Amino acid sequence: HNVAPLSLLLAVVQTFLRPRLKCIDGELCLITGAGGALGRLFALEFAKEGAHLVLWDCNTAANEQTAKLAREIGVQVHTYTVDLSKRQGIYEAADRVRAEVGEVSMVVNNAGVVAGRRLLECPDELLERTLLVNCHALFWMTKAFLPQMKAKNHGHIVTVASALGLFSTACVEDYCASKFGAVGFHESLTHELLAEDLDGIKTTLLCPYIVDTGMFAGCEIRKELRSLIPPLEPLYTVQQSMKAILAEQQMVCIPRLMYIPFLTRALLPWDANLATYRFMGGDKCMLPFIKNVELKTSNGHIKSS
Ligand SMILES: NC(=O)C1=CN([C@@H]2O[C@H](COP(=O)(O)OP(=O)(O)OC[C@H]3O[C@@H](n4cnc5c(N)ncnc54)[C@H](OP(=O)(O)O)[C@@H]3O)[C@@H](O)[C@H]2O)C=CC1
Ligand SMILES: CC1=C(/C=C/C(C)=C/C=C/C(C)=C/C=O)C(C)(C)CCC1
Repeated sequence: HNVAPLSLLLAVVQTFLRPRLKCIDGELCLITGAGGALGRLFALEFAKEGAHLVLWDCNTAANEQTAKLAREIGVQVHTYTVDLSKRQGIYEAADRVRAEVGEVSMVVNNAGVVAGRRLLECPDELLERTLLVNCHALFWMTKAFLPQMKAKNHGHIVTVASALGLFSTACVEDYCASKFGAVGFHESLTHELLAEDLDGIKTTLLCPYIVDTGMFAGCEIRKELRSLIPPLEPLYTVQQSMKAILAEQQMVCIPRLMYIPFLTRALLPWDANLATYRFMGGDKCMLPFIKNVELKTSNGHIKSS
């Protein structure tokens, strides 16, 4: 206990120093949702760093496209079609990876979904799916891959959560519940590893604001403030995330401005936060997104318009 003030001082000083980035050349890195926008960019950034890849997605064609692009960079890539909402599917795919490829030393839990409907109008299965993919899958992925990491005291588990895992807004109950869950999972796991002195296994939590990938198409804050906090470019988001991962940073908000609503949520009274949300258009930001989803889907079919 007598080293606590020293550790505190060291942690503060380290925050302001340029961090040393680790080398991941030759590591075997598994990325979920690798056919999606951020997943593909993660795959390419990891490939540029020399990591061999195991790519998981439920969308086989998109996943293969990512694999093709990564192979052009010159690394080994293995693809698996996995539905992350199915626990048994995750365990079976993990067994196949171990048998066919080898031991995974980095896992990037990136796949994510959102229902995009008002709670009372949303089919129960769609709400459940958000929790299964964004939150429950973290348990099964960790149970599948952490034992090998523990045996060597070497590995890295990355959780792609969201700013909406740190503070919330209206009309995305499923998503916020799942991402708050992801944040809690990540933190507790991190504490567990450190309590067991497994300091060779790193964890990184990524909390981005809106990223321009289409997942939240239409989501917007008050017009006058949009240039102050614009949606993030996908590539910028992944590059900032890579910096945090390679620096073995415990968590990062992207952009850094997102630390402010995270802190004020805890520090200010509810009414003060509510007034700020309303002033910034944070309270109604999801309505155009939900309208978009409504226009695109009618009884599960894509409307031609
Ligand atoms: N876009 C944003 O504004 C933000 C996104 N994030 C998070 O970043 C991550 C990536 O998002 P983004 O790239 O924008 O989203 P995308 O929809 O582009 O990518 C998600 C990928 O995950 C796949 N996927 C969905 N469900 C499953 C499943 N059950 N099993 C396996 N794969 C599945 C999707 O396949 P398919 O396309 O077939 O559904 C898709 O390829 C998510 O976790 C998201 O929550 C965080 C902050 C902001
Ligand atoms: C609520 C809120 C805001 C808006 C946040 C938004 C719109 C976040 C969207 C995040 C997404 C789409 C994440 C996906 O994972 C502001 C304006 C920052 C001010 C503080 C309160």
